[in-house]
Amino acid sequence: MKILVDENMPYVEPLFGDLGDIIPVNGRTLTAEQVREADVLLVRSVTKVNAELLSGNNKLKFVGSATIGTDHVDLTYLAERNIPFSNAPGCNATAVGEFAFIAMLELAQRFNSPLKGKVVGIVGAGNTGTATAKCLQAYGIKVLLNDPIKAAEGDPRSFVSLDTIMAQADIISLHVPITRTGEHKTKHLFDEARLKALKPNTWLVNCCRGDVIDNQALIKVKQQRDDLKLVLDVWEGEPTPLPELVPLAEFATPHIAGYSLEGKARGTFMLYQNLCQLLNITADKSLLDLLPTFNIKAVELATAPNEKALLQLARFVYDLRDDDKMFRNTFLNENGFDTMRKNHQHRREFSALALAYDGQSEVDWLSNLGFSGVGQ
Ligand SMILES: NC(=O)C1=CN([C@@H]2O[C@H](COP(=O)(O)OP(=O)(O)OC[C@H]3O[C@@H](n4cnc5c(N)ncnc54)[C@H](O)[C@@H]3O)[C@@H](O)[C@H]2O)C=CC1
Ligand SMILES: O=C(O)C(=O)[C@H](O)COP(=O)(O)O
Repeated sequence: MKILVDENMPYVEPLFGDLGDIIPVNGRTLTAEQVREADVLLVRSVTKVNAELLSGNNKLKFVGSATIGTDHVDLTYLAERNIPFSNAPGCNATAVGEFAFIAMLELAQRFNSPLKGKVVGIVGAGNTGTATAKCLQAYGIKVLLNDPIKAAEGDPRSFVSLDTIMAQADIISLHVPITRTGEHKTKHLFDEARLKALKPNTWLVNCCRGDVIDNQALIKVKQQRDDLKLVLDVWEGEPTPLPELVPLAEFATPHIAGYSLEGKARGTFMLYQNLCQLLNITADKSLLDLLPTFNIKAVELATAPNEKALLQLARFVYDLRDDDKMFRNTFLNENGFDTMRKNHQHRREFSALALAYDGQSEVDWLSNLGFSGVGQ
């Protein structure tokens, strides 16, 4: 069996090695010719999976995408050809939630304006929005959720309108899929008018898809409004963001909000489980065996951490400043955006770090945030 795999998908060899010949490919430049003889195709978000790519292949048994988003896949075409497909819903939701939370802590430190006491509006209350809310609520932050689709479906949480978020939130974090049609379309949901209407000193975080914000309009508005602070992980026109926009963001990264080792491993593992099910074989590998041990065994806390100390703890697992600096220095290089993504391997989730502390009840919120071993 020929298994064609995006070369940026980790843990493929230990999971799929027994199932066939693994052929790594560049997902961004993958051609129909390369795919012609594949039995299984495993992609990430940079590969457009459509008739143009697949029409020359008549033996494909499975297409998997180790991602949450499916906007790069023509699902209708796959269904018409009866090619089984699965993505990996929720695989990197914790990574995105922690990324957004850490970015907010970093902004708070940089501008000497504590996160504690602020109100955060989450637009899109699915897996990644909920993971972000979970971190914020563990830390005692008031969260407003906007998701008209979930609200209409009867989700029991409280929802507010986007206008309420615009009026009340100090920070807005975006967690919607990109959709281009329909009542709730998200393309340019934040257009020039909405960007201009952001209340003074708003922090805007985008780690869903670049074109949820009109990037040209964002440049225009930001150039006139120094009070707005931006965290941008995703960009219109990836892998070539508008060069004028990058310096306007406080934190800028190349679509790596979901790139914890745990999140990436989960993505590959979910595809492994799905393929095993399809082939009717037992999935006998374990996700835990894939992850390396974390290089810090445990951190002993003398007292419950204040916000500054919490940021220090967060930086042990992920120092966003490093990625921001590297991105600014390299994004204009040839393939700079993709090279940084390809080599990104260092990030862990809060759960990788064990905390030791005597009086457990005072720091329950740290275990709610996701850290391990609190009070042990
Ligand atoms: N930067 C990164 O590395 C990553 C980016 N993503 C992006 O984030 C998106 C969201 O991921 P999940 O939360 O896992 O998806 P999800 O499908 O679990 O949740 C998305 C939510 O957005 C809601 N929604 C749709 N249109 C809306 C609108 N107009 N206003 C408010 N809410 C709306 C939906 O009802 C749904 O509850 C993905 O589709 C993907 O594009 C996901 C993972 C990593
Ligand atoms: O899961 C998604 O959706 C994402 O946006 C991915 O985290 C993006 O990573 P790649 O699939 O492009 O490596």
